[in-house]
Amino acid sequence: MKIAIIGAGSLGQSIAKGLLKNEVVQTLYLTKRNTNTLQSFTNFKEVILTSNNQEAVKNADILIFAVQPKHLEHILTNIQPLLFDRHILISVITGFSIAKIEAIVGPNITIIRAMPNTASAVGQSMTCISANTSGKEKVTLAKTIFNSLGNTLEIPEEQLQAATVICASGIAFWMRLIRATTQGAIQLGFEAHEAHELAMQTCFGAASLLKESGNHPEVEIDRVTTPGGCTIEGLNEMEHQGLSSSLIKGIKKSFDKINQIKN
Ligand SMILES: NC(=O)C1=CN([C@@H]2O[C@H](COP(=O)(O)OP(=O)(O)OC[C@H]3O[C@@H](n4cnc5c(N)ncnc54)[C@H](OP(=O)(O)O)[C@@H]3O)[C@@H](O)[C@H]2O)C=CC1
Ligand SMILES: O=C(O)[C@@H]1CCC=N1
Repeated sequence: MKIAIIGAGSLGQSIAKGLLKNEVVQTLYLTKRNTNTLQSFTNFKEVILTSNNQEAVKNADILIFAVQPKHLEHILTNIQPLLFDRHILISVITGFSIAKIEAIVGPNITIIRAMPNTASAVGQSMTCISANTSGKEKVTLAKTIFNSLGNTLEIPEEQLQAATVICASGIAFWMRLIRATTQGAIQLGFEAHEAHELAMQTCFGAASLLKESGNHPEVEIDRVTTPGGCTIEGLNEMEHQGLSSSLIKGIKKSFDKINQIKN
């Protein structure tokens, strides 16, 4: 596969790391205006760094756009004359609809919107995918790419905003929960590095239990809460303080914000 990541910033670099780790890519163009920040990628023989988006488009078949929304229109207009049937456009950009991309590049180009997260770098992304009419048959290829970076789910485009909150912003939400647990552990007497390890591995264990068993979280909670014990004492206090409620409210706020961005 010849892939170009147009706008190799935070998310673009995470995707690049995952692709390189899995050796799924033959040629990988990484573009940004200042390529100095991409020097760590020069060790990979597959990688070509450039500030020239047109060069990347000419030499790649799969184009992953990972710039900020405000930059996309200009970039698409600039590369539009170089687009052909062989190209597959994948946008990971928030709030830039397939219709808007089609209006710039035309309806005959395959356009896929994907919403991965930064765990792409370690092959653990949850990526939601939607395609335009021309893209329906190529969606399998997009899934193959993103399955190499974690799991995928094809969803209607209308649900992509919600998926962004749960899966992309979700990485930050889970990080904060892990950090709060770490702070609690330090208060209980652990060294910071020990507290971090305890919080992280316990979080990983909880997610792994659900993945492997297919159980509802409450089934696993029932297994831990000894009657009259310390777990239910702590859990009930967390709920009195609004743990579930504050998470749900935060998710809703994030969703309201993303919907203010014009699609
Ligand atoms: N970060 C995340 O976890 C997620 C982000 N997203 C979406 O992905 C997109 C990118 O986000 P993120 O990676 O955080 O943003 P960043 O700002 O980190 O990355 C965007 C990159 O685009 C580059 N860029 C700007 N203009 C051009 C240009 N003309 N040609 C080539 N490259 C250019 C910038 O580098 P330079 O200035 O050197 O050109 C920058 O590094 C956003 O739309 C965001 O909503 C979606 C899901 C998760
Ligand atoms: O915070 C944001 O707006 C972007 C979209 C999801 C992750 N980063």
